[in-house]
Amino acid sequence: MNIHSDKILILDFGSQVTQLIARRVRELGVYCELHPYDMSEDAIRAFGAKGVILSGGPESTLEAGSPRAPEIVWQLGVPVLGICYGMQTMAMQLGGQVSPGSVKEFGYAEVRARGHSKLFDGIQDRAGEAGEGLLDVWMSHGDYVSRLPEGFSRIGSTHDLDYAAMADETRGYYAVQFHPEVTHTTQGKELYSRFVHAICGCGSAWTPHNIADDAIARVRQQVGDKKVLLGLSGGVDSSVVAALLHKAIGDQLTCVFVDNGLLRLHEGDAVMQMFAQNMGVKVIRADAEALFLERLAGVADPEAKRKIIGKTFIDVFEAEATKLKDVEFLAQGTIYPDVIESAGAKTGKAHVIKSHHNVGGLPAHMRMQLVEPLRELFKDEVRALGLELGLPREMVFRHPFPGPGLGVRILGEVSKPAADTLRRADHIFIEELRKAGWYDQTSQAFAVFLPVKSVGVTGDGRRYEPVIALRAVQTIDFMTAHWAHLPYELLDVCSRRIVNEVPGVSRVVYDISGKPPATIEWE
Ligand SMILES: Nc1ncnc2c1ncn2[C@@H]1O[C@H](COP(=O)(O)OP(=O)(O)OP(=O)(O)O)[C@@H](O)[C@H]1O
Ligand SMILES: O=c1[nH]c(=O)c2[nH+]cn([C@@H]3O[C@H](COP(=O)(O)O)[C@@H](O)[C@H]3O)c2[nH]1
Ligand SMILES: NC(=O)CC[C@H](N)C(=O)O
Ligand SMILES: [Mg+2]
Repeated sequence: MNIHSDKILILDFGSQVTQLIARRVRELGVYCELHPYDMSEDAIRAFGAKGVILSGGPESTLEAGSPRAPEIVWQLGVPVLGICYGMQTMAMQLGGQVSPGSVKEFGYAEVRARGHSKLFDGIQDRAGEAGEGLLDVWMSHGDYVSRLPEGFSRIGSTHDLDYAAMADETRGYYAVQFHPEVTHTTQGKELYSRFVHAICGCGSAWTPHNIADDAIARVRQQVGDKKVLLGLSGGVDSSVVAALLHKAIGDQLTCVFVDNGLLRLHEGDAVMQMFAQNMGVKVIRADAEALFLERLAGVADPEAKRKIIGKTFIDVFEAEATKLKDVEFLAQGTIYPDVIESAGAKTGKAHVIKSHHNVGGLPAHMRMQLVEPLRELFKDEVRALGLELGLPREMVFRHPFPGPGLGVRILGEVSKPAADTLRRADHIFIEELRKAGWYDQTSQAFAVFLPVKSVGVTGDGRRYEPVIALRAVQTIDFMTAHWAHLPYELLDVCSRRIVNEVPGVSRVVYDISGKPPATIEWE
């Protein structure tokens, strides 16, 4: 089975929600890739899409020099779906007209299906007076299509908009002014299904089972009988890579787990038990606590700490790699958002808020070839693959844990006593979250060690000791986040347990900052 034979190309005009288009299409069992709208004609031809989707975007087609779909898109002979800006540029390029709206339209709208179209066939939220389909959708636009191109007819309208959707069924061109990729458009997924399955004729081969089979086959082909090294953190991505490679190449895989002294309580033992003992994976535990703490001693600046930790990871990793003979491949847990974001980062002028360390960045001078079996997958697909490969649920659905670990959760200077205190407080917080059923309702939760002392009183004695902050956030993509509205009772239990059970903590506070303006980690 070739899971890549039926695939959709998404050309990105810069909408905030373009990634969601890809997620929806993948959820329907169809492989797709996201590329910038100015992808070269040769690359578009070579891609071999069964259909093309043009995303929304922030610009106006009425501005000189605004983006257009490459002409080749209209010559491929495959269906095309335009979303918002994608609809507007489709109209412009094929001979219709776009006009500036007098008001911008954001949020809910009701679309009335007009005539019959393959796109809306069989989908509606309810029926209108004449039995026509009505759809609840989400809009976000200023411009609108004011004249249809030759060959098109209108297939949907709203109270304010004559052409909320248009189609040229003969050529297989469809377009909607609203955003079917957001969940507020309740029939959005069905609408994408109409496009990718009914109109483009794609099958549904992109499933966790087939993804696993395919990834295993590809790894075997790439690696042959050579040896592979993997940095295993116990986090979701590297754990799924470990399970996959173990299945694909068994003994040819060696993992290096670096205990940098900045891990969660019992993390090292848990990783060894899970992978080395239960699964029979070869794991080397590199005990580097002393080295990390020594290099971090006296350093308080967050960026300086991140750089030291990143560099030390590389040193430890390289030392382990040279001990193993003839390793030719280095495996990494690079996932699809990393690929998309680093492509964006190359062209963008974004500020560096913090240098996200990635042991991933290390191999340039190690002369090893990369094995990146998760490169095409979104996080939810990585998790589904992990379950498919037999990893336990609690491992697959754990909160992410940053490479620098407690190093960026102990504010200022890092020390072993601070790390020990923080580990214990963090453990209590996570344990209580799980007990209360809140772990799965938060995306990331942890404790932070604040090196400010405050006065407390216990058993009639005075305490003058550091503060622990608790942080729990809810987010989809970790780019923005809300603080979690944890129940007071839960916070109360955590606070009391931490002050009572962890020596050296005078009080506990809860972080109620969103991202932005704060970031998720404190450093
Ligand atoms: N303690 C560690 N020992 C060995 N490798 C590590 C360690 N910490 C991080 N790495 C490497 O750095 C990579 C990036 O870390 P990152 O935290 O982004 O991913 P992850 O730990 O696999 O997953 P998650 O995002 O769920 O934490 C990991 O995939 C792993 O290869
Ligand atoms: O592997 C990592 N190496 C890092 O250096 C790093 N810094 C932050 N994070 C994680 O990234 C997400 C967003 O965090 P921030 O809002 O703090 O930037 C959150 O999930 C953070 O835990 C890191 N992960
Ligand atoms: N969301 C969009 O794609 C918006 C398209 C265009 N920028 C407009 O305002 O009409
Ligand atoms: Mg991690």
